[in-house]
Amino acid sequence: MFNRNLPIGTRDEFGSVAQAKEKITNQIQDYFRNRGFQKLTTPLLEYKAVFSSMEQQTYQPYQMLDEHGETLVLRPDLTLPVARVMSTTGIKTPVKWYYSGEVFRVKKQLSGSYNQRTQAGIEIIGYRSLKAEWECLTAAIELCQQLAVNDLHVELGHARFVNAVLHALPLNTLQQATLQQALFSKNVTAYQAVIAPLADDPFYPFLEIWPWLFGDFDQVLQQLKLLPDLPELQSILQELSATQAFLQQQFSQQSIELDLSIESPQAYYTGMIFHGYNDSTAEFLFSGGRYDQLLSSFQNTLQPAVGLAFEVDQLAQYTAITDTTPTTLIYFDAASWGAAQQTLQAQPNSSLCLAETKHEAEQIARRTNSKLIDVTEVNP
Ligand SMILES: N[C@@H](Cc1c[nH]c[nH+]1)C(=O)O
Repeated sequence: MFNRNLPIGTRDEFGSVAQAKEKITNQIQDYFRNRGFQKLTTPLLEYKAVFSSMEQQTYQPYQMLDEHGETLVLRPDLTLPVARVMSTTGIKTPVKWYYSGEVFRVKKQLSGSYNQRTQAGIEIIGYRSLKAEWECLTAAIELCQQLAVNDLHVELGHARFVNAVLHALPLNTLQQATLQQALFSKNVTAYQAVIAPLADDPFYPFLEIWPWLFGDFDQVLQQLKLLPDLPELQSILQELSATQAFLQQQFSQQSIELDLSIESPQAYYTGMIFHGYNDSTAEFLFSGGRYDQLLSSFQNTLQPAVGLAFEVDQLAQYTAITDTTPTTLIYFDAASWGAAQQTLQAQPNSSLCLAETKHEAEQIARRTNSKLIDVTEVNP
């Protein structure tokens, strides 16, 4: 029998939700166009190989076969298709793209989140400087302000931090993996069991507090004084501190946090990572980071790149939409078409009633609680 249910994890959108999402997507895209970014559109379907640098532990892509038996996926990410575009076209860098679209991530059942989500984002390709991260963060904060997200927390992190510490410890690969797993899952018992034999290591005072190393930027930075002096760690901390100083100067009211104990949201990040959240949404409002190696996996040249994506579904919760459901219906006939058009322009929340007879129009007006204007009487 014909199945009228929606596939798991999908939904129909109409009314204020659909309007809020349209408004936000337009606002984000207008903002970036005005900042000199260029629009890029990529297809919903891609070859599966495009996404091979994404770890898919928490979700799977929707898959299908094309007519030659090649595996296609509904794109689970919008950054990797941009990398593919850069490698298959001769587009010169630096370049700044903006885009919006749907991404599809099949979540574990009962996770409560949707498998189809709308993102609007940017990719800045060809700039090595921290200024690229700063442009992303400036845009993210300014747009959240415009969208009236007033309790925004911006959290910074670094994709190389965890590995830099793990490699400095006298542990074999398996022990490193166990420690990382315990840290990311905040499994304190397992974590303490792995660090116990390291009590004499110079990293031990730091290891004791590592799982709790997140929160207010300055407080976390203070605790990082426990770290032994390693050039790789120092350069990571310098980047983060310079970014915090920049943000404080530009947005003195903005709360900035630091988290050096979380898993990178995307496996392809190689540098600073950042996201925004607030206390009332379970998911990030935006998320991004630097991914300098990604383009080299598609082509033979290394390209520095930074980007971020806004989660339009999450932001939609903040957007107040004035109801535009028509409250006035305009009844007309062939001779009064012009008058009907004029009334439509002049009356807010109005719509043409396409009923054949006046009687039918009156019935529709009653059913939809609308006022009926009859322009055949104005222009008989
Ligand atoms: N594609 C990333 C966000 C991003 C855009 N550019 C860089 N990162 C995500 O969905 O999490």
